[in-house]
Amino acid sequence: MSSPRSSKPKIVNGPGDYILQDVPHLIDYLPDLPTYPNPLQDNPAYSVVKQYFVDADDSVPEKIVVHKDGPRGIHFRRAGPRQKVYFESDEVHACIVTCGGLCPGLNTVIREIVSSLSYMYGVKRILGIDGGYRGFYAKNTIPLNSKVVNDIHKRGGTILGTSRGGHDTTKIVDSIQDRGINQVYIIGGDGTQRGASVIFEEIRRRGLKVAVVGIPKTIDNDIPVIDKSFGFDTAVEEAQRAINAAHVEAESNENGIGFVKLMGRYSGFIAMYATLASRDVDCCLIPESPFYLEGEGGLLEFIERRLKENGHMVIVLAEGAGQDLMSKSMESNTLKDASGNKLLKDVGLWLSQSIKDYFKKIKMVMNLKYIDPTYMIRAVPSNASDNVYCTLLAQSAVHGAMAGYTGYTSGLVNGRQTYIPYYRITEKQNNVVITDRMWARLLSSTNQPSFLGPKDVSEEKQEMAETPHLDGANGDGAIDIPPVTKEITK
Ligand SMILES: Nc1ncnc2c1ncn2[C@@H]1O[C@H](COP(=O)(O)OP(=O)(O)OP(=O)(O)O)[C@@H](O)[C@H]1O
Ligand SMILES: O=P(O)(O)OC[C@H]1O[C@](O)(CO)[C@@H](O)[C@@H]1O
Ligand SMILES: [Mg+2]
Repeated sequence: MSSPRSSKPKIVNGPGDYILQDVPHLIDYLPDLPTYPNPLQDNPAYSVVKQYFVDADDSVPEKIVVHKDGPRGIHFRRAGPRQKVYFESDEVHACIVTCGGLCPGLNTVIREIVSSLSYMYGVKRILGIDGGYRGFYAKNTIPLNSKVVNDIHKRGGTILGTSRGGHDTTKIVDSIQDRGINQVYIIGGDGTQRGASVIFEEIRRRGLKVAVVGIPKTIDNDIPVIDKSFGFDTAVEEAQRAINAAHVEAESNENGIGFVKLMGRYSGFIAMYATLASRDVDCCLIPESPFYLEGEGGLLEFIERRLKENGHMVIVLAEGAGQDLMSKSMESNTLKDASGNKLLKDVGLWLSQSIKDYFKKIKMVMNLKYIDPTYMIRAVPSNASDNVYCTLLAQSAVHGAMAGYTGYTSGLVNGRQTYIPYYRITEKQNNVVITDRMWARLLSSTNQPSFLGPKDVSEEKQEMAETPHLDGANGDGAIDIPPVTKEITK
């Protein structure tokens, strides 16, 4: 039976101001679905594990630091296997799609979804969708099994291919329906998760028994709620190689500047963590922290001072930093990629030139080496810790779909696997909060100026609270659907 309504947030309230931001379930719109015992109960690996099945009332708090008398606050449903499942193994026809930019670990997630479905739940029919969302309707599918995916985690990229743009909801859901697919695993960033949310709504509207599951992927770490995205650690590690090279070059030349540009459109997490990890960086510039070039307290004066003190320096710049400065001196850019994301101009080249011009003007010798490793840090295979992370994410995603949950993103919150409703993932972007402790730690580690006056700080605090930065085709992210609430008394 199809439901005419779009889904509303499912909120459960409990004692002590407990709030569960729950995820949808197939029985919300297909109440008569049969259940089956979880086949894991007969699996020798799991039957010995005490309390292997997750209790239906288990949840994970969003904020781990709480005040003694404060409210219990928002929680998410704990991920993991359930006693009962809503799919028989033979009935499952799953598909996996990867969308957006590359990220280390994509192949590991694909591999582990296939392995979890096959080894834990005995699923035999799994399809890869070729080349992102448009692959649902414009390309042939790729059959997947444990053999096909056996060693793909050792390779960077995605064996399924990826793309931007091409999200046609009707064609995608028609393709899912026509092929008889009933579990859809969608791996991608903020734009992809918005696309997944729309697919879920259309599937629900048509009343289909199809679980739609998102797995968050973003090298920029710009997805909110989750602790961090898979591949992020690998990218930070890979960035060290560029920073090391920049440091060697800088040290070996008279007044050497090693200048590294890293990814990060609106979120400077890679630059921030790569700087904190390296210890060789003198200045880190990110989109969230405004800076200026000329005059007292400006970047150029700081560079001159540091060179006079140390004879060399390393600068790390996130690609989205200083875009406002650059656009003042250049024609403004309105170009967008196929997904509607603004295409940025190369701030690294522009800033390098500005630094060179300044030192020419003050007649001081300086040697600047510009290193742009952008794609190199995301095209590598994931490291050991990301591989473990990808495995847990994939297993959690599969357990949730088998248990009938749908319309959720599988994610790590405070070190625990959870199911997060789409609206929380897509409502805003995760940014470095420059009024937070982590940025202060960075400033004290590099000993760079903040380039901010008290007025900028208070404006920044205000802006962080009010305006999330959003990307993508329909990125308004606002939620105006009133929540469905129910009370629990326990
Ligand atoms: N608001 C939206 N509604 C439906 N589909 C969307 C929306 N935003 C983006 N998409 C689709 O999601 C896919 C990926 O989006 P995008 O290129 O923005 O990458 P992403 O998932 O944000 O990953 P990243 O930015 O980390 O590389 C594209 O196919 C795009 O068409
Ligand atoms: O050139 P592409 O593939 O569009 O990707 C570039 C963008 O992708 C990201 O890595 C996000 O995935 C951004 O940091 C970067 O601007
Ligand atoms: Mg994105």
